[in-house]
Amino acid sequence: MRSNRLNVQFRYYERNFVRPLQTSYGSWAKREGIVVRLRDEANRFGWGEIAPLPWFGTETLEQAIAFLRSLDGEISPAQLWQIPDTLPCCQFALESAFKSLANDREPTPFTLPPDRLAALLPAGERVLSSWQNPWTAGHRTFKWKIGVFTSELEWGWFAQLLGNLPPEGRLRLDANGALTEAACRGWLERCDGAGDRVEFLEQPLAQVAPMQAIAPHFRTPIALDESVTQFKHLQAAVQGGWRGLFVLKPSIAGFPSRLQATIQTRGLDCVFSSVFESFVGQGAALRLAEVGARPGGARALGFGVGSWLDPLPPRWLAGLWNRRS
Ligand SMILES: O=C(O)CCC(=O)c1ccccc1C(=O)O
Ligand SMILES: [Mg+2]
Repeated sequence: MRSNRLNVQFRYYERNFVRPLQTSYGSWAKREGIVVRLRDEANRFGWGEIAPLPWFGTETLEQAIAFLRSLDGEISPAQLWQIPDTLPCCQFALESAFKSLANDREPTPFTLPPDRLAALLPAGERVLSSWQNPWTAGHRTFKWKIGVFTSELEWGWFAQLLGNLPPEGRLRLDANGALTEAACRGWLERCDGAGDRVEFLEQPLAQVAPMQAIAPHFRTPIALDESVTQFKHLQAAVQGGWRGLFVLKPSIAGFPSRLQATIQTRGLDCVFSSVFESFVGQGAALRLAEVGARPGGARALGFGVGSWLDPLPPRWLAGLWNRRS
């Protein structure tokens, strides 16, 4: 190996959803991703994960694989920092792997205390019978996908849900950009009417400008998600004076160091969130959440998605390396 070069290996994986995730984009049945392993000249290893979300504007799995193949088994640190913004998941995976060389320890599965995690609930009426198990497990923040059925139907279920959920339970509503402006106002009126039970309404509309116009008229904050997935869009929203929340999904947000710098210099009010990555990517995402947490109380983490995917077998990571790919 030439000086300062890192050996790069990668493995494809796939994982089925226990039940497909329904959002306003449609139905999602299988998470596919890639685990990357770097080895430096001191024979230390570092791991990272590429978990693309092309419908959020990231590279596709195929584009990530094409990039990794183009490296031909080696990358230098200088080359790593030159990964283009069109490959945000590759930026995230390779910087995480590079930083984790210092630990030289294979990532292992971990669990977080339920009271720190927002539990993801299914869309539609099923929400009414789906919050009880996570509640019993200790979750107090719940995220419900809306904009999947008509507003009238969803408003009915929302009222029932508020009636059933004990008062300490708080809700996040995620429309994935699917609402009309009228429906967005309708939701915000109902959220405001629910006192402090709705933490925020997430990405109700596709565009930032109308959300920015509507937000000041309501007490319930709006959180941007799709609108700030790409780093340049996050910068644009911050510079445009967005005063609400930011849902950040580190796995698809590019270089973690760059994201961290923006969070800290701008003092952003962030909610860190999953893209159904494995514990490899999740560990790196949570390291960012730790340093990105604002003094005086971080919001619940949007990583309460564990029960949505088939469990990983024991020694899953080692097993990936035992097979050829
Ligand atoms: O943010 C969370 O709490 C759970 C994660 C989540 O909802 C999500 C997961 C994958 C892709 C998109 C989204 C989303 O927030 O829209
Ligand atoms: Mg969202």
